[in-house]
Amino acid sequence: MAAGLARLDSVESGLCFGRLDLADDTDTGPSATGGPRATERPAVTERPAATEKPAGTTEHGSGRPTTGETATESTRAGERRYIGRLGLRADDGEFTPLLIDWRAPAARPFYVATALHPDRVRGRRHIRSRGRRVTGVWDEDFSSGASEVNGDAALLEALTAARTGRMSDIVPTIQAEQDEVIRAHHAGVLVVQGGPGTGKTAVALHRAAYLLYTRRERLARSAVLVVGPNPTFLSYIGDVLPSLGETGVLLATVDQLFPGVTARRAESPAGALTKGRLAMAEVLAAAVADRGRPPAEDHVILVDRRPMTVPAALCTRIAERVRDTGLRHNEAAPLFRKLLVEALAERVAARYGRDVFDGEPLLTEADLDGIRAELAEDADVTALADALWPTLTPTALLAGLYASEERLAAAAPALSAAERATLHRPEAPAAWTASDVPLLDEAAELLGPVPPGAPDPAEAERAEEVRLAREALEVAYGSREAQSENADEAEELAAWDVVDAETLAERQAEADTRSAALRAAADRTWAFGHVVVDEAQELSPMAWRLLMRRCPARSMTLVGDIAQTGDPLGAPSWEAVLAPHVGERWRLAELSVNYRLPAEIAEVAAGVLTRIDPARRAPRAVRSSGERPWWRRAEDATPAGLAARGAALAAAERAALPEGRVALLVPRSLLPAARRAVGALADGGDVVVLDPATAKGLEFDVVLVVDPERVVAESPRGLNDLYVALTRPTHRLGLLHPTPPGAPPTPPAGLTGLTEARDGDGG
Ligand SMILES: Nc1ncnc2c1ncn2[C@@H]1O[C@H](COP(=O)(O)OP(=O)(O)OP(=O)(O)O)[C@@H](O)[C@H]1O
Repeated sequence: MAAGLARLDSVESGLCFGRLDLADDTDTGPSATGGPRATERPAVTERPAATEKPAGTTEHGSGRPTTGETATESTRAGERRYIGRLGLRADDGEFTPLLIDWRAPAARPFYVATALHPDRVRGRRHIRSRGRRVTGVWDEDFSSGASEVNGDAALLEALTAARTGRMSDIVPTIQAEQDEVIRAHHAGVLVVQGGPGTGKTAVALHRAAYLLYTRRERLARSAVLVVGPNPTFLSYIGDVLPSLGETGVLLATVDQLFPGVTARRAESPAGALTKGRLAMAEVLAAAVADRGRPPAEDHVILVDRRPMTVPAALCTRIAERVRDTGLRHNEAAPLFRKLLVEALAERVAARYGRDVFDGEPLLTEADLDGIRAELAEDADVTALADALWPTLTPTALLAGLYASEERLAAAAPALSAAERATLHRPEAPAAWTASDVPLLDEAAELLGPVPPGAPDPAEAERAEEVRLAREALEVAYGSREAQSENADEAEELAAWDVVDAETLAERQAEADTRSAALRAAADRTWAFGHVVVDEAQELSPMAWRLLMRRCPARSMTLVGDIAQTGDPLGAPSWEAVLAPHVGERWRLAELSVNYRLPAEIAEVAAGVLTRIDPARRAPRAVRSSGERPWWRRAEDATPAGLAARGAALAAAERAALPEGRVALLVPRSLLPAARRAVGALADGGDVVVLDPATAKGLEFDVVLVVDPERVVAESPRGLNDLYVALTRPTHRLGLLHPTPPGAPPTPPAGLTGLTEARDGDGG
């Protein structure tokens, strides 16, 4: 239903965007055999629709385009194909193709034909439409030379259009190197490395749409997962796949991938650093093993109303036998209970003693069976078995570990005391952080599911969660800053965590009529048919372990840029990230053209890239704006002073650009001041204020970076953060640089290619 609606909606956004004129197979003319000299510029003619005519498209299912042409009509010169967002056939009895889906092999020449390799293409037409009206037409005549870049004018128009804050699809202007990645046959892990603005995100999403088209049946059942770095980014890219008619995709951040848990608590940088390390896998394995190690004390229970001592050594022996089976902790719980019951039954039998004449036990095997059955039902015995080998949920395990210094010391001897301190939370957590989620997932894997018939720890935990949520509310009240940046939020969150668990339980009990993507969202053990990871360079080793579990078939597209890695635990190289999971069985594709930045801004960014890694080559920009990026002095270097100045400049840019988006990117420490300053502007509502790390993956028409030197100084990978900040604008870049009064006009350290703007200048 949703998929059908999305397909119909796509009719309104450029349904038909291209036409191909193909030579006959037998044609041996110049365009079929290799065409003109590659150095010749294309014969691109732009025909903005001064007299707009209805698009050469059709209402869905109504039959023919209004031009009366069909998608593959034969012309005198050869064949003519119309390319669009989806495939349409006429209801003429012969299902004549009207429009060819951009993903079909027959559409491919539209994206890859060049002057050197025109294949059979004689001419290519780019059609722009709004609603059902044609608003622009560009023709490329391959018989007189073709462009290096597909559809120069159409592309340029797309690249220079004002940004809306939502990414749009690029299906009318996909470039050849991008098309190659989108249609790559590789079934395993494909890494797409490329500098900022090379279209990695766009390519990854179009690849997802392509795979859904070519492997529709399998992927409709197993669903596709697209992982992004944060909710802002997910909402930025959220329109792209629906605009391509695809809805069977789950968009999520890593911390949304553990059903029933919502990461709402802020994590300290030190905590994130400890929790993301691979060492945590061992810590958790040790923590699980620790819960299968009975305490060194005897227990006394009542059997037949008589006390019976259960020695610690007996419990330890049973636990060792259970561990030796290699079963996962929860799966082993029934065995522990069975062996305990057997051992206790022998002790009961011993009470009756042996026959004084022949020394044989007084009880028969049948008597013993009866005793075992009774003991298995006995509340004391059950409670003892549960206490010695408790079935555990991942949240219970992690909460128990964090809460106890002794348990942390036992499970994490390799961590330093300071690292263990970042894990320790004396109060049981009522809200989890993003870094906890991969640990919960690891714990779930180690513990295994709770076996049927075992006491449901979730029941007990739910009651416990309610209690903890109440406690957390009280704690939140007492120590507001300790909880999160927003204490009010923390209060609600504790309550919401409880609601989430209940909602999830209800949802799982429902008859399952949901789409695969929705069912996948509620199932930790779901195996996705394909996983796309954007900004993949940022993920910690523990996050990678979670993602790899979601895709046992390792059919993945990972896109990112090592030079933009900002997270201290992020990827130093793709080899380092992938070796533990797929060895050398992955492929690298590189994108080399920068579609976002004008050449003038790209030059400034390239200078920073050289400082990050002299061996890296910046992607080549395809256009120039004729405008130099600028810097301005800020004489008041206090946070409030810088923020106010930045906000005022942003407001001026905003006024000069009624359509389009302006962003103020500030060092993290200046975020509160900058938000206040922009909030105080009369019309500052749509100026976006972000720190560089959160701006990763986004883009704006105008970007103002406040205090670039502080951006660099504030984090271990500060240069990478600055590189990210400088590579967000599509049109203009300005920098605000604290400079004492009277100081010489020196631009921010290490930056070249900037011009100084002074008050009164336009810039
Ligand atoms: N072939 C194309 N046609 C039109 N626009 C394109 C094309 N390729 C990329 N773009 C545009 O260029 C911009 C940058 O693309 P995208 O965000 O995918 O780059 P990226 O490589 O993911 O960048 P970053 O590393 O900064 O996240 C987007 O606005 C995108 O729509």
